[in-house]
Amino acid sequence: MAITEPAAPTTEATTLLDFRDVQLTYPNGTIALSGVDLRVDRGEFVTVVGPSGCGKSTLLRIASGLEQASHGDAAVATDRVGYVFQDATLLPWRDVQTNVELLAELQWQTKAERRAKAKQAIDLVGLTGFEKHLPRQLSGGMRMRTSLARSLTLDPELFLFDEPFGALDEITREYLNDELLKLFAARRFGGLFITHSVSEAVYLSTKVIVMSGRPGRIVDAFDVPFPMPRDPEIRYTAEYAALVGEVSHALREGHGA
Ligand SMILES: Nc1ncnc2c1ncn2[C@@H]1O[C@H](COP(=O)(O)OP(=O)(O)OP(=O)(O)O)[C@@H](O)[C@H]1O
Repeated sequence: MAITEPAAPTTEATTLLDFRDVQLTYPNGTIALSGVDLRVDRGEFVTVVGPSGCGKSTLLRIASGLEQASHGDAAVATDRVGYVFQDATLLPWRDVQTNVELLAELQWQTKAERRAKAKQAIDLVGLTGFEKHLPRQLSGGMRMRTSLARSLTLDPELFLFDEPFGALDEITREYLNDELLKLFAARRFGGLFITHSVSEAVYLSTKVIVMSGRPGRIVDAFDVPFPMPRDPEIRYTAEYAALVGEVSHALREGHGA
């Protein structure tokens, strides 16, 4: 008699990433991270801020499997991991449609399957009508949306963002922050986001983590109390400004730690 396992229930509380006492020492002896405890559940959007070189990208590299922790336990409970970098990393000779299909193609998804996924992702990021445009015909914000759409075709449960909007102007960045929050509301992935902007961190996140200078340690964590979906007007409130101030203060304190 065949025994079929019931499908694991997917609840909001599913832990997607669980780092315990993680340390990473690069082969040249640089200790990039030390004693990092970090957890991301489904439906959580966790942002990490910290001084330059404190190991933020290293955290994401471990989460995506590009690096292995030298010490501690770095558990990732899904193989559907999306990764968006600061650079959109599009192939210049491919148009929006075929750039978005690339990851699905590398996963050997059928043509019909990847077409359908790409169409849905392009629609979600608001690029319908631009499918035949080449990267050089797009603005920086549109290139980044193409990159986002490409990761969305993998249906990520855990979405890693390495300063994706750092190179964009303020208005485009704010616009894409709102687009990303819409995606988060639609897909309810677990997000781990790196940024140098404290106000972006507070606006996007359910939790903000502050890291010290190298070797990176977590020195503070702030729950963001503002409800999702987030009202863009929140940016102009005293409560928002106060939390941005608190996080900035912790960042300055941690800098010297
Ligand atoms: N492959 C590597 N070999 C040796 N050292 C490395 C390697 N990659 C990164 N480092 C060092 O590890 C430290 C952490 O790097 P990482 O890129 O994770 O920092 P970061 O916080 O993301 O920096 P930034 O904010 O400037 O992007 C830095 O001092 C960096 O020089």
